[in-house]
Amino acid sequence: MMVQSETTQESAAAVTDVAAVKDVAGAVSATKEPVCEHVHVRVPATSANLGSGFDTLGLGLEYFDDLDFTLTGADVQVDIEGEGAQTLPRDASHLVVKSFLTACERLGLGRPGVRLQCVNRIPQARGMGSSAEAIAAGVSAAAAFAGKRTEQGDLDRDWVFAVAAELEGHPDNVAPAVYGSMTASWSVDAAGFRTISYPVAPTMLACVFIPNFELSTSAARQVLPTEVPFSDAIANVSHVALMPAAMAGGAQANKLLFDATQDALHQPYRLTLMEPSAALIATMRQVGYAACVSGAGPCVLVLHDCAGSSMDDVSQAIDAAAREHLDSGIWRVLHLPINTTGVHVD
Ligand SMILES: Nc1ncnc2c1ncn2[C@@H]1O[C@H](COP(=O)(O)OP(=O)(O)O)[C@@H](O)[C@H]1O
Ligand SMILES: N[C@@H](CCOP(=O)(O)O)C(=O)O
Repeated sequence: MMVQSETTQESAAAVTDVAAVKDVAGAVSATKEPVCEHVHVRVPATSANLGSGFDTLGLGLEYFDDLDFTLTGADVQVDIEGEGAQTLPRDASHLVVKSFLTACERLGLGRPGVRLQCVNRIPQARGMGSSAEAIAAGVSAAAAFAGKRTEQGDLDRDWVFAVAAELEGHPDNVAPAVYGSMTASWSVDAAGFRTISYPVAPTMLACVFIPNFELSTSAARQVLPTEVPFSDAIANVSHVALMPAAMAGGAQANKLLFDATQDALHQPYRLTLMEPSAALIATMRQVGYAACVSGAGPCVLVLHDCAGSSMDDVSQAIDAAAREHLDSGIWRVLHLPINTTGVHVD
């Protein structure tokens, strides 16, 4: 286990740098030349909370958006294929572009013209971390253009995490999008977020059930209470403490996953907004599967350690348990291994 980020000092210093390069008209001038003209970014989908780890735990999934950034010298141009092609804006209000330009300013690259080509696979407003993915993509691309690398020559993930988590506002999806694996994120004070990675058994399977309706994260946060019963807080602390052992695999893994995915802090309030998700979770838990809301919902996540069986056989068994829900036409399901590498830039 390794604490991966306490990068808030640098991010605060970078904000000051941006102020220093603003000219009298308010435009941001470049103080640095990009080190290349084209960057390709691949970012994983993520599932946050994992039941009891509200606003804390996140998991990288082997399911990706691909984005190509080309510096043009002109303004902003956006091409979109796949998810959001009919709905997302094509200008600087596009979340990837907005995050990219903010990060460019902080890195002294000014406000470059860019052509962005997106192949979007991650469903949006469903609880698979699409907004964190979009922000992580923009910030990672800016870091690559600025040559912001570690001493070993890798993408400076700690910087990307600090800026992307600040822009997103909560770190639990951003951390696995940037680092992969299962992450636990927290903030010590108002200065920023930190995160830590836990090992995940290679036999771990994440089944994500995706409904045909959306729920924005902000709408799902509005129904949360401002206070919770002390007993609910204790229940979550004891359940979330099991998660690292559960995700590491072993003879007890599936039993532990079942208890670790039990939540009292957010799901009971949110499930009123997503009745098909509540019904699916109840069905799966009745037969012993570790089912919970993925992120803020409405996707449902089922975690299972497949040690001793094949992932295909377990996937079929999980689909069979959910058959009545799948036959309703509301759901489709992805059977995904865990992503352990996070964002990739080339
Ligand atoms: N790939 C993307 N490109 C641009 N904007 C995106 C992308 N993915 C998500 N967004 C923006 O984020 C919103 C969804 O964010 P949110 O409600 O947090 O859902 P999610 O659970 O998918 O993260 C979308 O409606 C869109 O405005
Ligand atoms: N902790 C957040 C996670 C939101 O994840 P998303 O994938 O739905 O954006 C929350 O539960 O609000």
